[in-house]
Amino acid sequence: MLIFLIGFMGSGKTTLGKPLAARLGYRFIDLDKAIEEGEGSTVGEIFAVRGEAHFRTLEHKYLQDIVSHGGDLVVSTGGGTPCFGGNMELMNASGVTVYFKLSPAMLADRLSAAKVCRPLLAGKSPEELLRYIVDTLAVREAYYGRANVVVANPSRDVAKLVAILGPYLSRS
Ligand SMILES: Nc1ncnc2c1ncn2[C@@H]1O[C@H](COP(=O)(O)OP(=O)(O)OP(=O)(O)O)[C@@H](O)[C@H]1O
Ligand SMILES: O=C(O)C1=C[C@@H](O)[C@@H](O)[C@H](O)C1
Ligand SMILES: [Mg+2]
Repeated sequence: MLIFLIGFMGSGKTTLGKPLAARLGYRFIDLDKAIEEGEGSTVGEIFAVRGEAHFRTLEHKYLQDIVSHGGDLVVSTGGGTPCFGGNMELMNASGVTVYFKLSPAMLADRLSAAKVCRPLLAGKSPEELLRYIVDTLAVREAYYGRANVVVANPSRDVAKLVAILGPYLSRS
C-alpha cells in the first residue's frame, strides 16, 4: 500500500512521514530528498541552475519510479507535487492520498522560520510570504482537494494519524 502525504510547504509532510512509516512498519521516502540524492544537488540548486520546469520534470520522473516499485511505503511529497504533470491522478490511482490542511496564517508562521531552504519563498518579507501562501493555496486547493483523506492541522502525535488512516489501510 502506498500512502502519499500531500499539502503546502510547511504542512508537516516530511516531519510526520517518517514516524508514520515507522509506526505502520512501512518504508519511508521523502520525494524532495530522493531527488536531491539521485541528482546530487539540492532542490534549491536545481531551481537556480535548471529552473522550476526542469525540477517538475524530475519530480514527476522520481514519483513514477516510486509508484512502479510499489510496496508498503509512506511518501512525503513536495508541496507542489500534486499540481504538476498529472501527479495527483497518478497518486490517486496508485494509493491513498492524504492532504495535510493548514490555514495560511499557520503555514506562514512555520515557514517564516525556515524559508531560506525553499526557493519559492526565498527573500520574501512576512507580508509577501503570507500573500504568496494565500494566492498559491487558492490555486493548489483544486489539486489538494482531490485527496482521499483530508487531515486538518495534523498533530505530531502520529497515533492520531494512524487512527484516521485505519479504515483506508484495512482495504489493502
Ligand atoms: N504537527 C506539527 N506541529 C508543529 N510544527 C510542525 C508540525 N509538523 C511540522 N512542523 C514544523 O513545521 C516546519 C515544516 O515542516 P516540514 O518540513 O515537515 O513541512 P513539509 O510539508 O515537508 O514542507 P515542504 O513541502 O517544503 O517539504 C518544520 O519546522 C517542522 O518542525
Ligand atoms: O511547494 C512547492 O512548489 C515546493 C515545495 C518543496 O517541497 C520543494 O519540492 C520545492 O521547494 C517546491
Ligand atoms: Mg518536505
